[in-house]
Amino acid sequence: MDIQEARKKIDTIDALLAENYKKRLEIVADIAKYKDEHQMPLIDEVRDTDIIATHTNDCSDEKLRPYIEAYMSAVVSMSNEYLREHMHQHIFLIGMPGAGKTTVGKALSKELNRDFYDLDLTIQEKTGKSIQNIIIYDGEEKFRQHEYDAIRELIRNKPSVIATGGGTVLSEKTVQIMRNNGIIVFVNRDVTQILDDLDLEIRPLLKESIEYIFRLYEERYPLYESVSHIKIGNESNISDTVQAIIEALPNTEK
Ligand SMILES: Nc1ncnc2c1ncn2[C@@H]1O[C@H](COP(=O)(O)OP(=O)(O)O)[C@@H](O)[C@H]1O
Ligand SMILES: O=C(O)C1=C[C@@H](OP(=O)(O)O)[C@@H](O)[C@H](O)C1
Ligand SMILES: [Mg+2]
Repeated sequence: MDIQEARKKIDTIDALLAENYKKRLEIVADIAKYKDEHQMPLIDEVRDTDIIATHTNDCSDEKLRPYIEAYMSAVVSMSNEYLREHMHQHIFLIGMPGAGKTTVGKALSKELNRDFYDLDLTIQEKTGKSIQNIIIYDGEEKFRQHEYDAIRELIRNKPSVIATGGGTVLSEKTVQIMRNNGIIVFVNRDVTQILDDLDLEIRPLLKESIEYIFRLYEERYPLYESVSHIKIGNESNISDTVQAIIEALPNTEK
């Protein structure tokens, strides 16, 4: 085999791959616009799975099939990142109880001229029960299901700002639906600052002890970090935090 010849062939193929991928991304940007206009979800998992499976199954060489599958998965996943940057999508705020999700979310929605929804309030209005009572009498699992159901309904609205509850990300399917329909912003605030500002009486999960909130922070921090697209510190005033989020958002009405 002549290595120079082989490399020339590889270069020609790579040029075609790059050229075609560029074309693919240009179409993705058009799709982003269409999906925005028609309020369609950011990611369609069924379609993605189908694209990957079609090309994997088309490969007649069994040994190469896993490589085709991995290659197509990477193409789809990178294209979805590009799609995310081109769409105006829902903004989900996550983070510890008391981190400022509701307060920051309200201010952010005003700044972006969007509707604002607080997940806890939405659930209270829908069920006619307080969050405290749902957790105490129906159990946390039921409450997590309420969170999932409420998000499924809220995402049908035009792109909004949604402040979730501190534990919303504990449910994998809820994380998935948020990631498929928007951008997740982790609002991070120091526990000592949280404790300074919080009325513990109205936060059922925090009432037990101060140590509990520190433990909760340790436990949940890695989860907040791993599921979010953007992490913002809410350490000074609310308007600085709002500006920091707007700066960090891709393709927003900056
Ligand atoms: N940057 C900030 N500066 C001062 N107070 C803040 C700040 N962020 C949040 N707070 C206060 O902390 C408390 C908890 O905020 P909240 O928005 O209800 O948190 P969450 O919705 O994350 O539980 C509120 O009293 C709020 O006014
Ligand atoms: O951390 C949690 O598991 C919870 C946080 C609360 O929301 P905030 O984060 O707005 O306090 C509320 O959803 C419920 O009490 C459960
Ligand atoms: Mg809140």
